[in-house]
Amino acid sequence: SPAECPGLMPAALLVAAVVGGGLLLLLRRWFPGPQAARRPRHPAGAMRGKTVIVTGANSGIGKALAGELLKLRARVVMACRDQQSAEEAAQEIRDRAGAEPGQLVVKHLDLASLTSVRRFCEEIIAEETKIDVLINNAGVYQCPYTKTEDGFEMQFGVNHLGHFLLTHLLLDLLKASAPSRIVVVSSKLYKYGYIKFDDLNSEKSYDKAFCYSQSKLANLLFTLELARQLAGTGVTVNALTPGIVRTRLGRHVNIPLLAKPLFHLASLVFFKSPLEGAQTPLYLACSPEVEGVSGKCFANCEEEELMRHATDERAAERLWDVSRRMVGLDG
Ligand SMILES: NC(=O)c1ccc[n+]([C@@H]2O[C@H](COP(=O)([O-])OP(=O)(O)OC[C@H]3O[C@@H](n4cnc5c(N)ncnc54)[C@H](O)[C@@H]3O)[C@@H](O)[C@H]2O)c1
Repeated sequence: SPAECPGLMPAALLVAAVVGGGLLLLLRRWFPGPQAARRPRHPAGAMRGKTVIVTGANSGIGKALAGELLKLRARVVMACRDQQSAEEAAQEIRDRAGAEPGQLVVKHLDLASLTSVRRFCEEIIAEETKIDVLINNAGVYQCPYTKTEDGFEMQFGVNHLGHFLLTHLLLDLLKASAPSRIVVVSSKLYKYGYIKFDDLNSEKSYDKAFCYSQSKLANLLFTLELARQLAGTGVTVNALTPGIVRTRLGRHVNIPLLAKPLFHLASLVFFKSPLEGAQTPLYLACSPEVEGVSGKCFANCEEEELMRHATDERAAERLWDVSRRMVGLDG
């Protein structure tokens, strides 16, 4: 009994965890599920001579993406809020990918501050001669109610408005660098959102899940309207939904302590790895298959059909006008 042999319980738990983990990993091999995503090969050096900006590149999908772009020999600008974590991530990526000096640079960008977005863009315009690809990847998910420096609800402010201003301010350089691409990381959770035009900052009521969905729908409507405005400029813009990816994005979600190990194990089997999650944005950034394609959404490196409310041109235009006013582009 456990009383007679106190080491028995922990040992039994350890054995159960190892056996359980092994079984789950085997399951993943037999039923690859979301990991079976299409993963096109990109020729070595495919991005040589190209400059790519990735927001939120210090963790998760963005970090994996920066690593892949570096391996393809792109010059990568990691646009990150947390300078120290970004420097550490950059070192790790350089060590793995074997970067040449200056091939990977870290720049401070806090999308929750319009001042920071403006400063970042000024630096980029002053220092970079061109931008071949801008990847709007950074995001927050279901955080408690907080506001950005400029008083916007955090998820709408970071996921949509911060990237809205960023893209605007870099647009002239992107146009001058044409053919160039803008890639927008959205989420399938857009399905549960709509644009609450009468309370965009959720001051009347806050539902964190709804606000994430609203912000990811805003990413899609932004892509739609921007593609319309960019027609004929040589700059394309496409969105993507990466699927469920094992990253730190869900850190604000409360999982009961006892369920955590189980959740972690299940995530190893059923979620994509960050590298797998990075395949569609990488495809949109690099592949000749999507040359000239604009205003579309992709999942698993294939075009994805969107629900009607994400292709509503009138809503996209209205959101565009409101966003311009909110970020101070209309004076
Ligand atoms: N992980 C998933 O299952 C999943 C599913 C659908 C969509 N997405 C989207 O993928 C993108 C990347 O997320 P992830 O899963 O890699 O999560 P992550 O938390 O690892 O990465 C998010 C990144 O955004 C950065 N960020 C957050 N707030 C910022 C701010 N104010 N300024 C600058 N950077 C900021 C973080 O520092 C981090 O680097 C997000 O847009 C997310 O909405 C993820």
